[in-house]
Amino acid sequence: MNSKKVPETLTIAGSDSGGGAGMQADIKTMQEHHVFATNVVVGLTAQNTLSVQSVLPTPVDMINAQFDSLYDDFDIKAAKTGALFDQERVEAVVSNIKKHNIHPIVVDPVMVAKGGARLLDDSGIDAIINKLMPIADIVTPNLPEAEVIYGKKIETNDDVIAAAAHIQQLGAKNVIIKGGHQQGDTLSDYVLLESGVSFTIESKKYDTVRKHGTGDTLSSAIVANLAKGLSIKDAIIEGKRYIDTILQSEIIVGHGHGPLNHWGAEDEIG
Ligand SMILES: Nc1ncnc2c1ncn2[C@@H]1O[C@H](COP(=O)(O)OP(=O)(O)O)[C@@H](O)[C@H]1O
Ligand SMILES: Cc1ncc(COP(=O)(O)O)c(N)n1
Repeated sequence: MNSKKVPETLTIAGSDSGGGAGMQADIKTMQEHHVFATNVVVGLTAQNTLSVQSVLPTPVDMINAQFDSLYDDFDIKAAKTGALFDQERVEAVVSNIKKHNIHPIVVDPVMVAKGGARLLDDSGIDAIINKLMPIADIVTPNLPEAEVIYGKKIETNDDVIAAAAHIQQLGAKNVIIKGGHQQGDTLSDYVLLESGVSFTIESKKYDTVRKHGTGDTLSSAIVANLAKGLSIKDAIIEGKRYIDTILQSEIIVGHGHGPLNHWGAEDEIG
């Protein structure tokens, strides 16, 4: 018998029936990083690589029951949030984070799916800004999400820096503004750490439609790295490296915004 303890992690997110984004991307990413993934399903989507056809938020009692069940048993080292749908569910998640003292918590403020469907309504956006940001250890908006939170257009590098500072002032300790929506041949993720140190992670921009779930995958790679004991800075750098590696070996799945190849870094992950 060969038994070993592995770090336990948690994704608090929506389910993507198409398997490419949401908590399915999270669980695949965590599994590939050799940590154990548990999950709180905050809502269901009927979704494929072409679009989201239907959304069903989970009743709050059932969200609470999932948290209670997990924290009665598991020793969760790091967690993340993904699609939270509306104010009621954001508030339920916030109260469970406080009740179970869940840290570190990575907040991916998912608002709109790549296909265009909304996964968070306006009251949910306010609740994320006012209630979830202040307790986040890391927050990972993409550029459109950062604009909504910042309340202004982000057009220049200076705008990115100012937006990250604004988001940190809302209470999020560490901020990553992801550059996947930038134009051009290269892109950069901007990172502002709690210490005030900032840096950018530059990469080639891969020209592909198979990038469904990139944001979910980055935040769950960071969670896995934190659970394995990496510092926040190294967890972010290694998380981005995972995305970069797997974007270079595509799998052909579906007819639209295809999923990532979560197996694509198996040679690199210890
Ligand atoms: N075409 C691409 N080439 C290289 N990296 C990418 C590409 N698209 C996204 N990424 C990376 O994937 C991560 C998620 O970014 P982004 O796509 O902006 O988030 P989201 O999925 O939330 O919209 C970031 O680390 C970003 O740099
Ligand atoms: C349930 C769920 N959560 C998150 C996303 C965002 O992923 P993407 O921006 O790649 O569509 C999604 N499409 N569905």
